[in-house]
Amino acid sequence: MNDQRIKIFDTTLRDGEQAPGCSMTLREKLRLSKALSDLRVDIIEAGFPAASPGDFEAVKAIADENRGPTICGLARCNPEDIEKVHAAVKGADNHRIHVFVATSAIHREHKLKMAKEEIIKTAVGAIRHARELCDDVEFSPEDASRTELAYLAEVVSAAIEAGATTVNIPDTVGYTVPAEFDKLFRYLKKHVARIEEITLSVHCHNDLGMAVANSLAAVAAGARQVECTINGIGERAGNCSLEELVMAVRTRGDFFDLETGIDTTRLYPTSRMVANITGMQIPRNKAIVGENAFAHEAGIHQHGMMQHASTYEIMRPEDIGISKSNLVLGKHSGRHAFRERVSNLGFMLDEFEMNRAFQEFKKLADKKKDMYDGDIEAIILNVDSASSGPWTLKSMEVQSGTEQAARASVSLLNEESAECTVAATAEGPMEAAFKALGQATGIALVLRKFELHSATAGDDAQGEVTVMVDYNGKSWRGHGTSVDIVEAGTRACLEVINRILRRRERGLDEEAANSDINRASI
Ligand SMILES: CC(=O)SCCNC(=O)CCNC(=O)[C@H](O)C(C)(C)COP(=O)(O)OP(=O)(O)OC[C@H]1O[C@@H](n2cnc3c(N)ncnc32)[C@H](O)[C@@H]1OP(=O)(O)O
Ligand SMILES: CC(C)C(=O)C(=O)O
Repeated sequence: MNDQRIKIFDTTLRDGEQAPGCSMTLREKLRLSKALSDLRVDIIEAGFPAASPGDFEAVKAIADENRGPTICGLARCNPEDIEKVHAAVKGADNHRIHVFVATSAIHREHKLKMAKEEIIKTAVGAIRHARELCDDVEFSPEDASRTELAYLAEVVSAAIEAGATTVNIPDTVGYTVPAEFDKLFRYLKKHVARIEEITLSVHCHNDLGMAVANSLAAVAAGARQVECTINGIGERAGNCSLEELVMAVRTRGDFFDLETGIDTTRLYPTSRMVANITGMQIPRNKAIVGENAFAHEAGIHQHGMMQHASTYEIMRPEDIGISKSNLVLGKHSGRHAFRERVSNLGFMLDEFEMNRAFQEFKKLADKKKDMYDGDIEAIILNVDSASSGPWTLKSMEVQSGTEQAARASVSLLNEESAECTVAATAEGPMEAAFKALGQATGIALVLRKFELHSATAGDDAQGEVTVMVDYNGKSWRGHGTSVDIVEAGTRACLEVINRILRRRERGLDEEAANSDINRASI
């Protein structure tokens, strides 16, 4: 491997899983290990086999099934842990035993109650034992960044002498800062004999929000393996985020002059998979994979983006596996983006109409956090999307209970004020109301998603329902508000039905309206 190549050691399945709430089942770990292979990480730390029979089985299953990256397991410096790792990982074509022991004064005195010499003896014994079982052995002096430098160099020298092939320097509690970590790595490179014969690695935690910055400092100072996790999950504030580290090295190739073997187009799907499996949601503003990472609402930015994406984006979304940038229309948007959206929705407005629509849009955007294409369409059609249209809900009645099918009766008024009442039954009240709407209007929507938010507080809180529905193979989104959630859902569906019928009246194709769900995409 050339000296410009950084190995990516993914520990989502070990350190990531150690985060409270992130435990994964065997099946989930296997699924994720396949995604990590597709991402082309170099090493997968699959778990801590001594932790539980389940973790042993998971590491073993990953090792037995995976034929790509090196599969690694973590062990304390004792024969039982080391032998368990070996038994679990040996089925993989390439496997590694990772042993660790803490070296800082705090850990020596308060946790392990061991003297400096005893720690070195323990580490050397464990590395030798692991080397008898496996050619690829990694050693980590836990809490290295809070360890006395001269002693750390002594430990690392002893580890190399004992046969470690990778020495990893952890900032276990996220305490270091980039300039200090740079010095630490340069010190080790200068004072440890034969250090150039092993792979020098870094493992950072994010307690002060510097895990990626500290890892990059280590890389610039000579580390050639980075330990990281997808979405930065891990103990406490997490680990160095894989996607951030990889994209920093790639985007700032001019500075680092280094490369990884990662297929960056797999970053976004893998990130989504980890969020889905662990339930740890990705913050909207998270670098690289957050919902806002390639979204722009401010008019000046949108105008720049429309001329050339490089004005406000330093990476291409497709390089991360995100289909395209998102120009989100909101109260900060300007005329350029609004005009483009109007035209994408299939409308041709003259200058006067455009100005009027833009003013209406700004007024509505002041009141509404999320502006959907349906809102813009409603402005242009001069329609109050919440209440008017060919059909208006006059009244509705719902009966439901645990022992009987639900029944909904819906009374609608058309534009001539003629009334149409239809009743339907179904398993649940919402479904019954949708059925009745379909029969009354001739538009049978298929419900895909039903989201309920409380719009106000108190006993009489208004429920705001957003529905995602399919009609004729297209997806639509509608909103409705009421103190009664079934009524709010019915209003949300009726809003969509009215929009479909309005478009039909105007001879507009239903294709264009489909962009409704791709909120503000260009
Ligand atoms: C910084 C890191 O991420 S380190 C890795 C953290 N990961 C884990 O802890 C994995 C999950 N852990 C577990 O399931 C359990 O802690 C086990 C199975 C590993 C051990 O469980 P137990 O035997 O019940 O011990 P417990 O966790 O209570 O205490 C840790 C013991 O390991 C010892 N120990 C800690 N680190 C090491 C080490 N690197 N080498 C040898 N012994 C160690 C401690 O001194 C303590 O020993 P003692 O039982 O003789 O007092
Ligand atoms: C075991 C080591 C690598 C670790 O997880 C840490 O120190 O944070």
